[in-house]
Amino acid sequence: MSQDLVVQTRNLTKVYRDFWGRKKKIALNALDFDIRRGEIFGLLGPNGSGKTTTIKLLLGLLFPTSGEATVFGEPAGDVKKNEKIGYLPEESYLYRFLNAEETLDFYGRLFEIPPDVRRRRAGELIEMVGLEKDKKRILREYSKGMRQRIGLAQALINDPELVILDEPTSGLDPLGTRWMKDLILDLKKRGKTVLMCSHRLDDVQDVCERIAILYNGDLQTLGNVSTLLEDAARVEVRATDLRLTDEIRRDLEQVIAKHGGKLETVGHPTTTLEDLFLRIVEESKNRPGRRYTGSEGGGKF
Ligand SMILES: Nc1ncnc2c1ncn2[C@@H]1O[C@H](COP(=O)(O)OP(=O)(O)OP(=O)(O)O)[C@@H](O)[C@H]1O
Repeated sequence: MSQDLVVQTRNLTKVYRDFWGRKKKIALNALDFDIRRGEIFGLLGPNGSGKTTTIKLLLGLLFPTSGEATVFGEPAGDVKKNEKIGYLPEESYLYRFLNAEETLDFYGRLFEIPPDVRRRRAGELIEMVGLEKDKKRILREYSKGMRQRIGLAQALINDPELVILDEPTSGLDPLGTRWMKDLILDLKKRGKTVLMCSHRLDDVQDVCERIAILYNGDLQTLGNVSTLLEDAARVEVRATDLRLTDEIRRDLEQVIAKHGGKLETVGHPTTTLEDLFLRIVEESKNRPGRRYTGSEGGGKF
């Protein structure tokens, strides 16, 4: 196996059986995909398509019915390799009566990290996930967003090479979502490999380089996000330092027609609702008393 492949599955198949051993559900059907070192990979699919089953197989929490999965070149069933994996599950399983520091210390002990390294890492992670102020509060008092932050810190306590994130932005507000996405991109910059599952497709589009889409246990699509999303039948030109006039519109129409095309739209590009929201919140923070005063849709910010 190539050093550059962190995850590799071949014909990976999982059939769940009922109590009597009768075939109940083919959750994964001959799945083939690779995750390369240092990339952010998105595993997508509707509910029940086999994403969690795939993650559990990679973590060695389930065994395949047939086919194989390797992680760092080791069989996925070998749980020793999990020392190099960080996992943020969709449902929080953290102890509600521990505070943030105690939580990280607990997971650090599970990985047998020496006390001084454990303490230092816990401190760094608490700061990184923005829980410095709340580190002495028990998790029962945490909001969903705060639980997601400490969950991520927990997933990173062993300084993993592969980070598996199940619905990392679920329950987060737009600020928390942006923060989580920046952090995922930062993990990549630090050389980590990330596998994330999410139903929030805009988030996946923002951070993932390659994706796989599952449907009912079958792989439907696999590839580079920008290539998959490219609309090769259309051409987009963006210009700056220009005021759009009827003359420019006519000229563009002529040039495009000369080359056999047809002008579809010309106009000013829109930003995303996420960018607008974040800008408004930032301005509101910096300018106490700021209120909207313009007419609807016409207000400039
Ligand atoms: N222990 C089990 N016994 C029987 N069937 C199961 C079991 N676990 C999962 N399944 C079934 O296997 C299929 C795939 O489930 P899985 O949890 O992997 O989907 P998923 O893509 O993670 O869904 P979601 O987006 O809802 O988390 C589903 O039809 C599910 O009902």
